[in-house]
Amino acid sequence: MDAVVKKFPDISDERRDERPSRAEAEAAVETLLRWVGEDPTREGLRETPARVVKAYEELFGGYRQEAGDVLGRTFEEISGYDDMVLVRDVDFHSHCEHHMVPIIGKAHVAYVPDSRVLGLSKIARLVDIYGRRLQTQESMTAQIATAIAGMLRPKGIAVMIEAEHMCMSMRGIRSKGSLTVTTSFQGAFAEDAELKGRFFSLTGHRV
Ligand SMILES: Nc1nc2c(ncn2[C@@H]2O[C@H](COP(=O)(O)OP(=O)(O)OP(=O)(O)O)[C@@H](O)[C@H]2O)c(=O)[nH]1
Ligand SMILES: [Zn+2]
Repeated sequence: MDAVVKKFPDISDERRDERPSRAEAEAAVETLLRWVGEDPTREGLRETPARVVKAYEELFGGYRQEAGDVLGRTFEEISGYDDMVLVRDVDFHSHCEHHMVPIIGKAHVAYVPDSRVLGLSKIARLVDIYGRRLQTQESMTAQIATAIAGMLRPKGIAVMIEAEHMCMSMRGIRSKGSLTVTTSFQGAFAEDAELKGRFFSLTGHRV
């Protein structure tokens, strides 16, 4: 597998060949500026297409990373610890795939180790990778759970995302402040109601 293929794991070969140039991306931003009624030649906007493309590189940088890039190392020395490991309140920003408008929220990620654990920061890195792609909240929740399952084979995984979708607050229904909650429970968390209940209470929710 060559380096380019690895950097864009979710894009088919055909689509990757069609990836537009930076100049084409900047021209597309200029078109949008004209479409909203702006004059892209005025001083304040002259550099905007280049800035937007640069910002998109950062905001959508998750397409150039894979879960394996960050979850690579696991640790086995846990002195027999066998309860849940929970990293909660991981702030993230993403963009909805329907409107390309921000999703802002928190992820709570827990697992019960079998023999190995992850470095704690790697969970936040995983949330960041999937956040920096176009998403639905459901897909992002499932992708985090699947990546941890594949890397760690733990006894159980719980992922909860609570997020505000700006496409619901800034436009459309304009329902400001509503939170969408999605969950994925696997293994011990799906089978053991007491464990699931502790996940809810540790993340500040009533069962
Ligand atoms: N299930 C799901 N829906 C989402 C997510 N993000 C945005 N949406 C919804 O995607 C839907 C797209 O609906 P459409 O009717 O095709 O688009 P629209 O006319 O812009 O819809 P409105 O937002 O109702 O104005 C909307 O109901 C959004 O609220 C998400 O992460 N998951
Ligand atoms: Zn949307």
